[in-house]
Amino acid sequence: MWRPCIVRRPCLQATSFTKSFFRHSTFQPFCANEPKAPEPKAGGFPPKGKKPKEPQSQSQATSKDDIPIESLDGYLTTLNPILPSGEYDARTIAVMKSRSKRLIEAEMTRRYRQSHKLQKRSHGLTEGSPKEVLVLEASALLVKHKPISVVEDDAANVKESEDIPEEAREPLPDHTEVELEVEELSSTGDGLAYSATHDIVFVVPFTIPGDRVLAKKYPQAEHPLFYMTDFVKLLRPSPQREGVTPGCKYFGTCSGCQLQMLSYEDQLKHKKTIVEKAFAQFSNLDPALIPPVLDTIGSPLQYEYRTKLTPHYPGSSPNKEHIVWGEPPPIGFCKKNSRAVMDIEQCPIATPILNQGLKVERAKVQERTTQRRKGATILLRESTERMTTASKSALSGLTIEQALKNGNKEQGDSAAATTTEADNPAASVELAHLKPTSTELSFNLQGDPRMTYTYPTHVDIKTYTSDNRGMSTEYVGEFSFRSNANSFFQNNNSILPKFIKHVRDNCMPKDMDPQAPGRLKYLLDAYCGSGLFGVSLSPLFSSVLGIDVDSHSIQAARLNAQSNGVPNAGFIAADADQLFADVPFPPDQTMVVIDPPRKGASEDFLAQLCQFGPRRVVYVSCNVHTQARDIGMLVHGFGTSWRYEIESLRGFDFFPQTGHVEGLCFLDRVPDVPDVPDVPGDGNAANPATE
Ligand SMILES: C[S@@+](CC[C@H](N)C(=O)[O-])C[C@H]1O[C@@H](n2cnc3c(N)ncnc32)[C@H](O)[C@@H]1O
Repeated sequence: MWRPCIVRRPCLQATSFTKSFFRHSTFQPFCANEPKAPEPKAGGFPPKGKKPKEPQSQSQATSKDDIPIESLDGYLTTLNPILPSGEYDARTIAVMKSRSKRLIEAEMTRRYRQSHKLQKRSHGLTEGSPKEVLVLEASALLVKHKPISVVEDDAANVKESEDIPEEAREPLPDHTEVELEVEELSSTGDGLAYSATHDIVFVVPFTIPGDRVLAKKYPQAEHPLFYMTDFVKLLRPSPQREGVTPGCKYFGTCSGCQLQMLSYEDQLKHKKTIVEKAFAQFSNLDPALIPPVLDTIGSPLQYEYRTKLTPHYPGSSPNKEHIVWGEPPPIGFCKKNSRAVMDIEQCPIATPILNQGLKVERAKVQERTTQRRKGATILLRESTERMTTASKSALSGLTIEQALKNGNKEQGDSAAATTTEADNPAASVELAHLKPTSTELSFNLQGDPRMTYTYPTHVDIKTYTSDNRGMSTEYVGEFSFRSNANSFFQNNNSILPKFIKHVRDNCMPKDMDPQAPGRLKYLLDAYCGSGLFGVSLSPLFSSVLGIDVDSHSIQAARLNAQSNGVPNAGFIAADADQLFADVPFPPDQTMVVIDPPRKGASEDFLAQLCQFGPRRVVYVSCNVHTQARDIGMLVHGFGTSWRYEIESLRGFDFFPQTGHVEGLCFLDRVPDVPDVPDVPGDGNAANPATE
């Protein structure tokens, strides 16, 4: 039985340091969806830097959160993280962890480093950047065409290619136009063409294999393996373009999308190769340890799917290129290969309400043209209010507008024929994918747009917010999620029900009876954001503990657990590196979901994970290159107790028309015994534990 060591330690002395930290910082370590958590006001959470309330004196304290720092020691010893059922209570664990001396000190260190712009040591790991990807893929193409293809491994290939003496090649002057035959589509979404004349690879945006194109060398620091280019003209289209019309008039100039010239089926195939190449090149694993990558699962919506847009406009400095003083600025996205902003009136991958919002926000900026000095980014985030019909008969005789009016919660009309989705969590997972029977655009008196989508069983009202501190709501299956408009939430709502269902259906190890007493009971949700995984997977687990460094997201996660009726989920605002310390969940019964930002997880986090040894790991990532790097480390292990085997690997297309793909990988724990071969491996040195 686990004994909570933080309780017994003479810890958390209320030094003047910790007292002052709590009083003067926005750090919100206190946890769990405790009943008292207040619903944020319309304006959202308090702005960063705003001083939190002074702690109350002990006599005034009314809940766990109000316990003054001076009496935490005593308070912690009163907590019991074990429920009467014998299972662990994540909310109490979250309170205890949040108040542990270790976590508070770690958070103070993190903030110190952040304020002094100190980065954690990178350990020389790959960052999975587009440049690194291009180096590997360009060198593979060079190797295909050059005698050095006899060299034995990719790493050596890169080295050898980089060693080509500069004099061996006449540098091509910038802006020179060249005719090229595109051979490969890189994982960055750019075409790659090898030129024997120049003995180098050209990276040509907006092209695919089979295209013959005219491209212009882009000015850049000389690179030994490739030249970046601007696309000039299609001289002969690839057969793959046949029957495909790009959905956006800006495609070919805007930097946002790369693949609109490909059929959707071809986009999905290409994304499968991105995952394959990422694991082949970035995982440092013997190919025998990487299972065949499964087919990419597509997005129900291939346009009009993005629920967040961040167009920007430049400042009005008279010297700025493309800017005429006093004229409305271009508002949109950067041109490919350029920092110049191009004016974009409509973005076809964004949802219709965001495009309506774009019109409104553009007009606002244009009105202020003469006062404009600085450039800025505009936030556009969709928000949905869902009304479900309590029953068809209850609706009879009412128009949808009347039903909606009746169902308006703000008016507190309890005789409503409709209710919000939060009142009716059993609503169908597939609701969101039914086709609306009608769609209506309307505007309020201030000119703010709203779109009403009527379905047979419910009505979705979509609005947008451009307020960084505003809140937005999204529905994913039977759950609703509120989050700060500027905090992270997945951008493609149309694929989320399918994605979450897939994760849910594959959570349990294949050989495990989901009803057996030793089944997985506990979920650790690392990089949990506003609780997407923690909340929507909670029906499968007895207890869920989430961690995220963004305290606004954690506050939202607690409220989301509460509003979705999830009683046993606790959330901690801290660096993910603090997740495993003092967690009492039995590793044999624990699953960890990892969903880090593009840069991936820290090596420290991964080492701790292997030390802790949860039975199963699900790794989700929007950067399959850092995902491959991290999973490579989990498979190799850290020489501690456990390492991992990849059970399955595939992409989900969260980002249609672009070169990005979301990677999803399930891993199972195996004992860590030495001898997992590094690349290059002899293929025979498989780990005995896996046989
Ligand atoms: C890709 S998002 C995933 C969020 C969530 N799982 C979801 O799907 O909505 C990555 C999250 O990692 C958080 N994050 C970034 N660095 C972190 C760190 N060092 N420790 C903990 N969380 C971190 C961000 O705040 C963000 O919410």
